Amino acid sequence: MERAAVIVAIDGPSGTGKSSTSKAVATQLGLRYLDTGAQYRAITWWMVNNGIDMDDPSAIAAVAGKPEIVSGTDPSAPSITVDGTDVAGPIRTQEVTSKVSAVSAVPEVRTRITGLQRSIAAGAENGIVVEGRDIGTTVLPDADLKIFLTASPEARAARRNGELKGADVNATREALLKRDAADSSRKTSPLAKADDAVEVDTSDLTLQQVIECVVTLVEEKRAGK
Ligand SMILES: Nc1ncnc2c1ncn2[C@@H]1O[C@H](COP(=O)(O)OP(=O)(O)OP(=O)(O)O)[C@@H](O)[C@H]1O
Ligand SMILES: Nc1ccn([C@@H]2O[C@H](COP(=O)(O)O)[C@@H](O)[C@H]2O)c(=O)n1
Repeated sequence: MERAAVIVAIDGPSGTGKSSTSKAVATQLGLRYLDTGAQYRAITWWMVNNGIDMDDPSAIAAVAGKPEIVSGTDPSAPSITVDGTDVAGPIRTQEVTSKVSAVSAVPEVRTRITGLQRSIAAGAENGIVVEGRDIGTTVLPDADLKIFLTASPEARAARRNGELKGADVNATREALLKRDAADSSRKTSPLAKADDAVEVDTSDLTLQQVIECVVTLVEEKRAGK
């Protein structure tokens, strides 16, 4: 028997495990996967490359419709291109990370990227796991299941430092908190938990435990529990 498509929204602050969890859950359940942070990073990368003034929201808004951003949704090989260029590596630089909150706060940017996200989700025949900051509240308010991942700043900084060899854990913690504060305080669709989202504190859970928890929640939802 064919299963109905399921839409899963996973939101939360930086370093709570959204990407790792979403990819694994999508792979395990045969769903597509969309990293919406990568899309905001991609448009930021384009703005940096084209010399747009990041302190001028009207300059950002004026060119928000220009770059063509394409996201590949295979959870075992997610991809992202801008005007045909593979930017999976360049969007993870410190420069892009430090500027992405300013770009993603511009309403014209959000309208453009939200439109892309909705059309990708609508085209996912078997369903999709979409992760970001405003998926449950704004992008896909009718998602079948909404999860909001949290973790202490200390746990998140330690995890990120595991990736950034030799980085100072306090500096990493401060940078995470600064980005969360910017993302939570912007006017247009800030980082927020949807009222009907299930909150999962991952501070003391292994990644495997978080994955199992989310897979169980999806299976329960599919079984109509
Ligand atoms: N429960 C966990 N326990 C230990 N490490 C974890 C856990 N969840 C994720 N990690 C690790 O933490 C790091 C950050 O995870 P991930 O990139 O999935 O977070 P994120 O919420 O998507 O972050 P961002 O929003 O900044 O993209 C990765 O190295 C990942 O392997
Ligand atoms: N739904 C989303 C997703 C992301 N953002 C912005 O992008 C930044 C990068 O996200 P990562 O998940 O790759 O760390 C994030 O800090 C937000 O500024 C967003 O606004 N909405």
